[in-house]
Amino acid sequence: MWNAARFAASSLTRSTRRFSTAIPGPCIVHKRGADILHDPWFNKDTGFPLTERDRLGLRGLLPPRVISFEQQYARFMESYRSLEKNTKGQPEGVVALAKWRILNRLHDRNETLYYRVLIDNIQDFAPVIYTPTVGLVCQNYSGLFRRPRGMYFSAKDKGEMMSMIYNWPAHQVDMIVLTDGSRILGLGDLGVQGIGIPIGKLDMYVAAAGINPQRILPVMLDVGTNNQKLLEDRLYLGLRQRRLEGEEYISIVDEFMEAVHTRWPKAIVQFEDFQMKWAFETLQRYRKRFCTFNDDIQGTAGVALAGLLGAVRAQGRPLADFVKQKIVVVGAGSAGLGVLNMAVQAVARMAGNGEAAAKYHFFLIDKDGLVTKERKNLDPMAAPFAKDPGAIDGLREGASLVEVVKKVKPHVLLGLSGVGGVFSQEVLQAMRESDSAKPAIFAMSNPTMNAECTAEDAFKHAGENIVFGSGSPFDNVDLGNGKVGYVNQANNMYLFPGIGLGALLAGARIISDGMLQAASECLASYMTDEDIQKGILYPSIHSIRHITVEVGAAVLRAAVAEELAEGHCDVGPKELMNMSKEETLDYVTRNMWFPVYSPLVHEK
Ligand SMILES: NC(=O)C1=CN([C@@H]2O[C@H](COP(=O)(O)OP(=O)(O)OC[C@H]3O[C@@H](n4cnc5c(N)ncnc54)[C@H](O)[C@@H]3O)[C@@H](O)[C@H]2O)C=CC1
Ligand SMILES: CC(=O)C(=O)O
Ligand SMILES: [Mg+2]
Repeated sequence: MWNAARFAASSLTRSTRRFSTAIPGPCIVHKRGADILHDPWFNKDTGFPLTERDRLGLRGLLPPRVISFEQQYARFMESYRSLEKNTKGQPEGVVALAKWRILNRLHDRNETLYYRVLIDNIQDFAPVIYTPTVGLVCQNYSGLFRRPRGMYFSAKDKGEMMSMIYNWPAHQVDMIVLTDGSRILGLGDLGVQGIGIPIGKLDMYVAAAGINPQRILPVMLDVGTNNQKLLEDRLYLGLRQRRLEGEEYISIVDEFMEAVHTRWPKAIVQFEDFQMKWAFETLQRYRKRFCTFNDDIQGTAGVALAGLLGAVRAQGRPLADFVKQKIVVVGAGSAGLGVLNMAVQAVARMAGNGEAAAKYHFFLIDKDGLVTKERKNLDPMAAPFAKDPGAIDGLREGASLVEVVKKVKPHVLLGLSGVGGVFSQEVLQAMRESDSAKPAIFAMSNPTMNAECTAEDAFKHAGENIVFGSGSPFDNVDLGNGKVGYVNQANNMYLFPGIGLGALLAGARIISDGMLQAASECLASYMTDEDIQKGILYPSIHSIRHITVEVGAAVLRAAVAEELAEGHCDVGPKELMNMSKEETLDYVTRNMWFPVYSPLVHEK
């Protein structure tokens, strides 16, 4: 459980770290002069002290006055706030992109300042650099493109990747987020434009997990696109060909994985926003060979399971009652099936019975309605959750969502369909008849317009006693008379940074189910009963760095327990094994990067 006193004393608290006067260790640079000013990793803009300007050949390349980090920070925030003021009343998309642009310009220029404002203002800025705005950015990527970020490996690079990987300027890479752009949030196939997602996810890695931004790498595998509009767009920046399939496709991913792990054997690869068939296929193919995980399948599952357990607690029932919860999952894709698989494992663990029995209370719905054994071309991944038709309340193959909700009266309705508004008024009203005194509704699809329902509609139609979560942020709902309908952001951002951080600091060989379970359990036990009673299932995004330390430590300890930890830098597996829980938390905290200007030392 989160220990506020310990964290207050740690070196990461805002009060101690914010504009601390302690002198940070030096940073070696291999360039001088204007090259440094044009490198966002090292650039300090007007913040270079005069002695450093002399040492690095910067004298005369900057206006004479030295501006402190605090002043630069305040000036940026002032510009941001005046942009907010000046764009009031303009269309939402215009404002969102204007905010993204101002942050992106800073990102391109000065990463230290960028990550500091991001960390300190995460609640305001996460919706800009992550969901929902990142979706809009991907949709408009060709027009917004100014400077490259990350690496692009295309179908035309076959046979070249092993040498291409050495074009990346950093000597060490710890964390890679990889996409092929085939299912970007709920927006479908966006081809090369999907690069915005790895960039946004890695920004969260830096902000939440303190991964050093010089050691992250966003990657786009461009194997073509089946998005006709993009293929016809003359400004489209990706390959203008249809997606590779079958052997041709997998050979590209294989080559990339070999290349990456040849140069950086310990790099962790997070697969993100792959269409379902390749999401599952690549996970099975690589998870025993490399340190890798699929965020949409596994990260989402862990966050959802923590939310489902929270929903049981919110009803004032013991956790063991999870096995009796009736859960309707809408969306039988990588995310929905990932959630069901993890929930079944949890039920089987709790009830001590086989997985088959555990599935009894779970209902799966896809675009063709209730999935039963009568389904033609039943997807093998969905097959374990297919119901016997008619066995439950006479529900037939393909029964509609509203029919299922009316008949089943579920405790939980969880959407991962990518379809905005699919939790219609009728569906939400049917949730009033739920067998739970505090039914839970999770509209987890992203971005906002793809959410299965809005927070306001959920409280309005399903009743004020519900517990609500959404993938993209919504404001809390004013229920009148001083009552608040709390909105939880049920998003994998609460886990993927800690999974990556824990695996990295353990030097884990692979990312096991046990490590993922530890992450989910850590999140599930983070909230106090008092918060849970109010319907608050996840920590505020303000505390994302705190929860990530806890999750990272839990993942690390699970890796150690399973003998998967090979150590990190000069900390060997034996030392990791001998660390107490507190020492592990301290080790994780100490290894998180925090943005401060370090003295730059030039070395040829
Ligand atoms: N909140 C979070 O942390 C996460 C949210 N997501 C969101 O989940 C959504 C789905 O992602 P994936 O599973 O990867 O996509 P997917 O494309 O693999 O699966 C979508 C599923 O929804 C079903 N579906 C489509 N229309 C439907 C309808 N009208 N009614 C019921 N089901 C319908 C499809 O048949 C398919 O089974 C996306 O919007 C994504 O943004 C995904 C991962 C994490
Ligand atoms: C959050 C996320 O990973 C998704 O919507 O795909
Ligand atoms: Mg995703």
